[in-house]
Amino acid sequence: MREILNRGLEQMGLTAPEGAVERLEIYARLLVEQNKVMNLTAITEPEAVARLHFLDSAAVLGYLRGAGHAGGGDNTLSVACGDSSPGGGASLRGDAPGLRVIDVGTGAGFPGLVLKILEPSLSLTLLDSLGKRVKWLETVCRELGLEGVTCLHARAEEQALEPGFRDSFDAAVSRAVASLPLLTELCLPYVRPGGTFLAMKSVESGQEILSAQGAVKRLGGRLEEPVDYDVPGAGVTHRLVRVRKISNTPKGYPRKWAKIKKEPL
Ligand SMILES: C[S@@+](CC[C@H](N)C(=O)[O-])C[C@H]1O[C@@H](n2cnc3c(N)ncnc32)[C@H](O)[C@@H]1O
Repeated sequence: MREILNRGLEQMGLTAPEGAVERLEIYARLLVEQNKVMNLTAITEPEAVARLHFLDSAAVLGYLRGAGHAGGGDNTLSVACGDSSPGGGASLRGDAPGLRVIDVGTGAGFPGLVLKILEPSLSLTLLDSLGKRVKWLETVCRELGLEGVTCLHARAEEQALEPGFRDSFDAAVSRAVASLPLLTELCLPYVRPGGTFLAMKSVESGQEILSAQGAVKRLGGRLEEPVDYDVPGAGVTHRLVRVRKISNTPKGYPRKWAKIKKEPL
């Protein structure tokens, strides 16, 4: 696994901080062990975990950069790190206060926990509606000695109504939770104006992206050019849908889950 991760991260232009690859190995062991008693993942073979969970999640890292603090200047990650390409061989920004990121419907911690391991400066919230998964994530964070992670048992559409969560995060990320129109209503309300919502999707998401245009606009966002990326060694290409938050999400959103599902924006 170590070799696959080191080579894969290098191919993606990412540099893992000291101890990160070892932490990912421990995370993989805990995942496979716990999966025997709790449904966490269908992917358990070590090489597949390394590629389809860890490297796939890592692909998001380079695109968090554009989510730097509002106000620009010295605090803006995109300025600090130079170009807007993924990876770039640098950590986000060694000496800056971390970006505040929420992973909505994190499940067993993807992509959020991988991002935190690779970029320890992040201030991360892992949110999921399934309590026992959240409890397990707390154990994993403890075992990995990670600081600055909040594991939150909540429904995304309810938690986003809370002060301190609404229009507050530099970035919201999510993988495999809902179709994009619905997912936009679950995630975009968390993001502050100037921040970004990154949805991990398949390359067959063209129609889904078109269908989400109304939701993006209504909730205060603007679609940016999606990015397709290869997952090293997996023979698959995935897509990162990027939404920039332009203005605060209007009152009344997100709606209740039944309404979101019945009447997508
Ligand atoms: C298929 S899993 C994906 C987990 C992880 N993101 C991944 O890619 O492996 C979907 C997760 O989203 C959570 N979820 C679904 N709807 C949610 C909601 N409204 N609020 C919070 N979590 C939700 C589920 O409990 C589940 O853990």
